[in-house]
Amino acid sequence: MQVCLASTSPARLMLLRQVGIEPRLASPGVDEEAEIAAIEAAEGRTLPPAEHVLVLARLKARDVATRLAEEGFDGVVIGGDSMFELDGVIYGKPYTAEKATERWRAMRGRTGVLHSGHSVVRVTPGREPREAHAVAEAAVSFAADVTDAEIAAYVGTGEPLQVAGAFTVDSLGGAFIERVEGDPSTVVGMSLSTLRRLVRELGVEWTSLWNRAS
Ligand SMILES: Nc1nc2c(ncn2[C@@H]2O[C@H](COP(=O)(O)OP(=O)(O)OP(=O)(O)O)[C@@H](O)[C@H]2O)c(=O)[nH]1
Repeated sequence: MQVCLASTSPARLMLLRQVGIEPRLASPGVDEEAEIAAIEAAEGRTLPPAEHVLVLARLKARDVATRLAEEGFDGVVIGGDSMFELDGVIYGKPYTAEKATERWRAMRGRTGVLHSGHSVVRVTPGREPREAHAVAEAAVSFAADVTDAEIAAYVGTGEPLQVAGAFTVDSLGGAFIERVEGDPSTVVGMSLSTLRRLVRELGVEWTSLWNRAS
């Protein structure tokens, strides 16, 4: 069974490769900020983190699934989104050194929540794409009480600028996160066990997705 990862996230690709899946890649054509702003304006409310990541994961998967359906793709499309919540405020990637530094000074020695949304769509030639019941997962991260010098050095690597939460648990940031409660792959970018459940909900055997030589 073919798999398409509707994401530009290197971490999500790494996760699938680790579990035997070499996916086709497609970049979702979704303006995340505009989509969220439109929904929040229409509904007159701020979307809570779980809804925020769900909406975006679904939009990304559906965008790519629609494109692939037109070319006769037969397989599953996986979309994801991750946001970090600290003191009830949700954050995406910092993008700048200043914001990454600010984020670490706020979260060191404290807990935060990494929310990841998951959407899987079954694309079958000649049929309408079928979406599984999209799911958001959360994992609680406990950040070490890192020093200003460690923050400066970590920000200087550029790593925290491009990841939700301004930290990784599977790379340089791993030494600064004391523990995670929940599925660690939820923090990295998507919960693999959740993906398995969604794939099975669509009547597809998870093991039929294995296509990567170990
Ligand atoms: N390697 C790693 N990446 C992380 C971690 N936490 C968050 N991320 C990444 O932070 C990014 C969050 O941004 P998103 O908007 O969800 O995804 P993206 O990278 O923009 O990619 P798209 O799916 O194309 O939108 C994702 O790429 C996550 O994989 C972590 O602990 N480790």
